[in-house]
Formats: sequence, C-alpha cells, structure tokens
Amino acid sequence: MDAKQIEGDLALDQTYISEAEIQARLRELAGEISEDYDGKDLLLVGVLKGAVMVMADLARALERDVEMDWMAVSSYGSGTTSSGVVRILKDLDADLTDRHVLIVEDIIDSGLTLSWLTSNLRSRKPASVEICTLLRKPEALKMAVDVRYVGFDIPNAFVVGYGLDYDERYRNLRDIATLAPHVYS
Ligand SMILES: O=P(O)(O)OC[C@H]1O[C@H](OP(=O)(O)OP(=O)(O)O)[C@H](O)[C@@H]1O
Ligand code: HPA
Ligand SMILES: [Mg+2]
Repeated sequence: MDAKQIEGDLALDQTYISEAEIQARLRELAGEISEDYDGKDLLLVGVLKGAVMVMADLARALERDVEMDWMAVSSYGSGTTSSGVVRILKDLDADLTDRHVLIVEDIIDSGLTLSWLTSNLRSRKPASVEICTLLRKPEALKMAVDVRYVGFDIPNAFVVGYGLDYDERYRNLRDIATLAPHVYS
C-alpha cells in the first residue's frame, strides 16, 4: 500500500519519509554495520511487531550472513503514548552468551522500551549489544538510550507506516506518514 492508495484517508496528514528515502538510508546503515562487524558473527534481534519491515530490508541490504531472532515486548497497547510498563510477550530463541547482538527497531520515542530491553539483553552475557533504529524522536526522550545507528531524527509527532501502527492499522504503508492530530488529541 502506498500513500496514493490512502489519499483521502482523513486520519493521515502527509507522507513524511518516502519509501525511496527509507531504502536509501537503510543501505547506508547496512554499509556501516557490515564494516563495523567485519569478521564477527552478528545476531540481529528484531522487536515485534513494528520492526518487521526494517529488519527485512536492513538484513537484505547487508552484504554478509546474519542470524535473525525476534522478541515481542509491548508498552503501547492501542494508544499513542507509552504506558511505561514493558512486558515480554515473546522471548528470544537464541542464547546470547558471547554473541554480538544488534537490536533492530522501528522507532525510539520515549526510550522506555529500548532502555529496558538493552539492560535486559545485557544481563544475558553477550559479547556486545548495540541498537539500530530507523527513527528517533529526540524531543520525546524520557530515558537516555545509547544508539549506535539512527536512520532519521524526527520531531515529536505520531507517525505510522513501514511497520509503525496506530491501533494496529497502517503497518503495510510503504512510506512513513504523520497521523492527523485530530485522530488522537
Ligand atoms: O521509545 P518508546 O516510547 O518505548 O516507544 C517505542 C516502541 O513503541 C513501539 O512498539 P509498540 O509497543 O507500539 O508495539 P508494536 O511494535 O507491536 O507496535 C515501537 O515499535 C517501539 O518498540
Ligand atoms: O510515533 C509512533 N508511531 C507508531 N508507534 C509508535 N510507538 C512509539 N512511537 C510511535
Ligand atoms: Mg505500536
């Protein structure tokens, strides 16, 4: 689904980051990651469900073999603000001992999910834990999160598309769009 197919959907404001911009940036990040992890094994940990698209495209942009595993945590439910309570809905299959772990995320908003998740994964004795996120909202941060790879810093507006949902909708939009404020204010 692309932005044209949802033109007229009053819940969406405008395309904010196009499919082409997303793909170009992911290729750049993949280049950096390939270089930084040269000679090391690499385990990508995707955070369900939002990171599915980023994981699929980033992993395929890497010119090397990687392992992929998934974790499901939830802090948002159906609203547009974080509840602050993080729950594990599905844990990893992989044992992280001595592994180089790269968490792949769609967005860091308040930072609560990722700050909780990195300390959880670090307690499993990995060789390293770093974060790659497509989007980050610097103005919304409530918890400092040390992020190695950031696609785009964006202002503090609710965005959907490319995996990001509002009440489970719009994840299959190929671009990233802003949600019209009347929908949630
Ligand atoms: O920095 P934070 O304020 O913690 O927000 C970021 C998190 O919120 C979203 O997940 P959500 O809980 O909505 O689950 P989903 O990926 O299934 O949509 C997003 O995918 C991040 O994981
Ligand atoms: O802006 C957002 N959009 C969708 N999901 C999110 N989860 C945290 N922030 C966002
Ligand atoms: Mg969500």
